Amino acid sequence: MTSPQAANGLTIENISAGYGQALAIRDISLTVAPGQVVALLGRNGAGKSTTLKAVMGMLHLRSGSVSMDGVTVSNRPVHARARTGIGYVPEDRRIFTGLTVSENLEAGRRPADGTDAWTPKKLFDLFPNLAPARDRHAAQLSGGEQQMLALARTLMGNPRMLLLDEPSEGLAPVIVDALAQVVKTLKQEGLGILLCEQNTVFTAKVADRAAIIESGSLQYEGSMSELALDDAVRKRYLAV
Ligand SMILES: Nc1ncnc2c1ncn2[C@@H]1O[C@H](COP(=O)(O)OP(=O)(O)OP(=O)(O)O)[C@@H](O)[C@H]1O
Repeated sequence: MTSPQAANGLTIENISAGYGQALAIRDISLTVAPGQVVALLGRNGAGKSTTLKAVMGMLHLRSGSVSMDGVTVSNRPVHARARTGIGYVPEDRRIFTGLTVSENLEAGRRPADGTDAWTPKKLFDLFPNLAPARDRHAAQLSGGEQQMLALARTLMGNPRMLLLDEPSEGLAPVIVDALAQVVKTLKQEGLGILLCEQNTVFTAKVADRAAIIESGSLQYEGSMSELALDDAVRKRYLAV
């Protein structure tokens, strides 16, 4: 399955990657435009996290290419991909638990290309729960606050494209709703987002398009409204 080349945003073309000798994803092609949220859906072990790691450069590509705003990044290390505007929030969040909320934000700071850079003040407006916790150690935060902090820290790098790996996992429904509001705000500000998820309620609220991966291969691509109407596809690949 191929997608048209997007001049702006993220273009993933026919990528394959894996662990040891084994391939975990094969021939994946996807595009994410600025201001668009694309949900990458699929069951446990389908290859969602592997796709994000391969895009970010944490796994070597066996074939295919990745480009951001028309610049090929597949031959660049992780930090250089971040410099092209790709931000990654891994499933395990990787916040610095021994640092305070404010220190975590500072650790994520990277200069913006334009003038509209994220600051801790702007982030505390977007994530109101983090403001009163700014001097607390990240280890003392709830799971939901830690997820918000992981996202806020990545935003301090002023990305134009976000890779989010199961951000709603393990969070209470009220926190998932708050997260959906944040994602909608980011989308309105023009960020593109590639969102790996198993939570179809959350993705239905925020995503424009859906791609479904199974056993390492893309099996479906369409708008969220098309997917909502396609009972057969949802039953077959998503068990909902
Ligand atoms: N570090 C690793 N070493 C070897 N195999 C791995 C490793 N990480 C993942 N895999 C395998 O690669 C395949 C894809 O896993 P991946 O984590 O990308 O799936 P996923 O769709 O993100 O699922 P989950 O929701 O469970 O994270 C699975 O078969 C998994 O067992």
